[in-house]
Amino acid sequence: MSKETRLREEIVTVGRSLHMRGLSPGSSGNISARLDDGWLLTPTNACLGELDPGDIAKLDWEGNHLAGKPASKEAFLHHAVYAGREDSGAIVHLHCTHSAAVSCLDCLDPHSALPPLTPYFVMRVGRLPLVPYHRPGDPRLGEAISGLVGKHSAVLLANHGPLVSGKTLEAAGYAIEELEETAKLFLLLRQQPVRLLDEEQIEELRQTFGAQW
Ligand SMILES: O=C(CO)COP(=O)(O)O
Ligand SMILES: [Zn+2]
Repeated sequence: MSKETRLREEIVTVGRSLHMRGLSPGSSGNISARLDDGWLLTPTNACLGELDPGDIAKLDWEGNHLAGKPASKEAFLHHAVYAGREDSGAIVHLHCTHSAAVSCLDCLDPHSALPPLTPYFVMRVGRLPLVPYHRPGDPRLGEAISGLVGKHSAVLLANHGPLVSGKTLEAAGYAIEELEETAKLFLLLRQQPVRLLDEEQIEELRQTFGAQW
């Protein structure tokens, strides 16, 4: 099986799994994966739970559409991440409830929207910058994140949702789920005094797991 065929099927499988578990409501969210001769991106206005492998758009690095249905309106956003992170093999963007809720809060640190609550958040997601609000599909969103993606594998789009890259689609999927769970914990704990991981504990995660914090 070719790499492209395998990745088309993997995007369908991951999309269905995310949708079935309530992480991609309606036709929100999009998934992409890097190929040797371009990249794959889910079609615009598609439900991630009902993708067809042959419908997934194939694009080149100049933005030309090579195959499949018309690509997601967030193509430039995914493109900015691939351009800024050579090691990224796949990207997942969702409107998952708790992360989207956090993205609407007025009190966030724009350099670190969620605190270091758990080791897996620090290891899989790392420090999470908040990207100022732009409407979905606004090309300025690509410009807004291009300065961040070199240092961060995940960003939170204000009043919108998270965008996470990984070396593989599996890694990007695990990371965005970890982010969503951390957002849920953050909201659950908002009225409680919280003990965060301290600098020594974070340093141990850097040394042991290469955590980007
Ligand atoms: O999440 C989305 C917009 O931010 C969905 O848009 P698309 O349907 O064009 O992928
Ligand atoms: Zn979106």
